[in-house]
Amino acid sequence: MQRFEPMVAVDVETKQEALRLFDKLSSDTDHQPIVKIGMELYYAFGPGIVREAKGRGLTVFLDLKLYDIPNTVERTMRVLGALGASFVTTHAAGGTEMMKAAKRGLLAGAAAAGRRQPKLLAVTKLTSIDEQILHDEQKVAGTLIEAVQNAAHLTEAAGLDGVICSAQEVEAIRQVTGPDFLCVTPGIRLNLDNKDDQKRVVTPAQARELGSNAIVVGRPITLAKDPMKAYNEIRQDFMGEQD
Ligand SMILES: O=C(O)c1cc(=O)[nH]c(=O)n1[C@@H]1O[C@H](COP(=O)(O)O)[C@@H](O)[C@H]1O
Repeated sequence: MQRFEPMVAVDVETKQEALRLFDKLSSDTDHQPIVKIGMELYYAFGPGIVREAKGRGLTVFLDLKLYDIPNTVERTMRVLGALGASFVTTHAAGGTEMMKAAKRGLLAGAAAAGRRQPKLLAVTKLTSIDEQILHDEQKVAGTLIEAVQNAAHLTEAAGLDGVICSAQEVEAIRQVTGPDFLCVTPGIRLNLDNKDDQKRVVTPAQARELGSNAIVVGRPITLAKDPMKAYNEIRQDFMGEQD
């Protein structure tokens, strides 16, 4: 099974903070750290922030979670495909037609810019959602696991590379998807008592045991007194015997 380096969600306010983290992570020359650039950084600093990360040799996960009508998503993905990110996101809730359009746009944009084909991942159910929200607010009848499983099945059928889910659902997803389908899992905490706004959380070691291909970790690293120490501890816990 393919296991990626931990994906560090660089959810910070200033460019200076982002660049400081990029510098620290890119100093780890033994591994290939992955930085996740999300809406906060991208909306503030635009494509230049992707170039800053790539210029330091970092692998970029561009997490903008596109969710709109197929035509809009396809055209926007074409723009994003040119940026050279290795992973890009959309929402499975947009439906298979939208996901197929997303993939078409992304691959066309990457090809036109002479970039390698990025992997496209779809969010199943945000890890800040639990069964109560699913039933009481979203009026979804089945279990959360069933909703995530269905989203993963549709994502694979649309030709995407994988999903974003909680590691808690990976085993169920593996029952309905092929062996190469990726499960990328945020909601990671070393201390499960400190969930912040997350609902479905596991430790890095649990994510490994449950079969995650990659973990996404933000605040446990960005808010740590020593972010590199936290990164290395989480990395060791997730990569386990692979190191
Ligand atoms: O797409 C994502 O990366 C994502 C999906 C999801 O369901 N839950 C989720 O937390 N994320 C992202 O993962 C990161 C988690 O951050 P922390 O909770 O600080 O570790 C954030 O950047 C979220 O945007």
